[in-house]
Amino acid sequence: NPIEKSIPCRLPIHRRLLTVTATGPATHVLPEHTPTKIGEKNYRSPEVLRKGESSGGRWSKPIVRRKTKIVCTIGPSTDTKEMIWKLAEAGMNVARLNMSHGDHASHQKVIDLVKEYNAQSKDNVIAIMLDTKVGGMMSLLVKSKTEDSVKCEVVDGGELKSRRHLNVRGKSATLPSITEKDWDDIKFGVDNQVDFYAVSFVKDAEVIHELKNYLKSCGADIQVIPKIESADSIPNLHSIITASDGAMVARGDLGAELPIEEVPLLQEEIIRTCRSMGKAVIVATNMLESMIVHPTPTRAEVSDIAIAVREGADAVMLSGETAHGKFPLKAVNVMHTVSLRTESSIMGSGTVFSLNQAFKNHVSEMFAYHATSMSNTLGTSIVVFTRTSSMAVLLSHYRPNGTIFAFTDNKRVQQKLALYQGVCPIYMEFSDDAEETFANALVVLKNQGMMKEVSSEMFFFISVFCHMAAIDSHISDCSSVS
Ligand SMILES: Nc1ncnc2c1ncn2[C@@H]1O[C@H](COP(=O)(O)OP(=O)(O)OP(=O)(O)O)[C@@H](O)[C@H]1O
Ligand SMILES: CC(=O)C(=O)O
Repeated sequence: NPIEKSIPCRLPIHRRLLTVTATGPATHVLPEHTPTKIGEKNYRSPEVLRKGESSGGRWSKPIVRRKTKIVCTIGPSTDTKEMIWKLAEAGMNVARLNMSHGDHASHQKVIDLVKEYNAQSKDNVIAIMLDTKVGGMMSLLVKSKTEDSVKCEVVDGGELKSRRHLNVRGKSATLPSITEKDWDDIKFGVDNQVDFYAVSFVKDAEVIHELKNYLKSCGADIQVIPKIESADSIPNLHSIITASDGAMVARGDLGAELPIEEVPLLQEEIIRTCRSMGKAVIVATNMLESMIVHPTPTRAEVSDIAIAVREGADAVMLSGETAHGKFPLKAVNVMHTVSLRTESSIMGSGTVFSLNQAFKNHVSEMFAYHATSMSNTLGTSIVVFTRTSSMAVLLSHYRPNGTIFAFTDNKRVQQKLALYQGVCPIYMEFSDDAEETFANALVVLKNQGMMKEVSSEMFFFISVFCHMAAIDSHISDCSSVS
């Protein structure tokens, strides 16, 4: 990206990407007496877990932040200022707008509220995801057919609303991936500078290229996340994910198009594929379905979240639970605590996850790999300075044990990073003087309670601050060339 410029470098080489001892809550903790809506009693989000010193951790006694991010679908239960604020404080990282419901005016209101929240929040940011989607869930058995109609018997009934689509088991729905209505919604997303598109019924990489070309032609910086939900997408998984910025395991439609027993296996495969390619991956649908009407989850739902976290998803998603459920805040709270607890059981090993050729730029890979390895050994967090997000994303995919504090001078980058596992994105103006930028970052970490104290002993300047910014740009250059 020619606009990128590196931060002038006045720091010695060993002092530029650093790890710090982190403290503070993983997400924002609800105030004790938050008034409630729709049947929810007052409650507090739990304190984050305290973790003991890690193996080599004479440097730290970190309080662990939740790494797995939470996507919340916004609907009638949550589309007010009060609820957006509370969701954000309870742990929502990404607000999802399902374009098959509501209209542009109602989605505009939510977008404006999220932006208002972001503008006033000092230490939290919510990304916006726009989902181009049509949906429904009943089973019908075809009894007879004519040229233009079929007679069906209802096997599993339900409420059939208008504008529902049809899945034929074993076959992909013959819907175009991007419909006329979707183009309308996509333009709406461009106008509103949303962060992510979740694209429904992607069958091959062609549609991703089409959308990316369109976004490029409008100069829009929006990441494209295909929803893997159609039978036809499975043979093309690799090329679809290669062309995209990530993927969503859209288990609702996936389980309608393919035998339901395939869903967990596909979930594992999609997560593995995304992770090996350094792309974001979201696990979606039915995660806390019973909490649409009940205040507590089933044990199976808790296990489902734990499995997604263990498999290494960047994010887990709530749909009806937050869109039209009775207990949206409790659902977020359950996701938060289950993720946090599960993460605490898988952290601690010094082993660094390895990317398979995901990034061809070996120098950046090595920085990220070794920064991760060192921070794991020392039990510290990592601070990275990024203008494009790429180095923070790369670090995220190595899954360091500590938090990745990603400082950026670009609000869009900050919002985008909200989706990535383990990344705590922080907006800060960068000074021309790297030393000053560096010092300012430490002040921010300290003032926001993310770091206990600043002492030279507690810091490990593992890698290269200014070079990170330069490499960051270099990766963007490379990817736009390739
Ligand atoms: N913006 C909205 N306005 C009104 N209702 C909404 C909105 N968003 C979601 N809902 C309600 O919440 C439910 C769950 O949301 P979700 O996003 O999972 O949609 P869905 O239609 O059930 O499934 P799919 O994800 O397959 O589109 C919807 O069926 C709808 O009843
Ligand atoms: C999320 C979604 O669209 C699905 O699970 O089908």
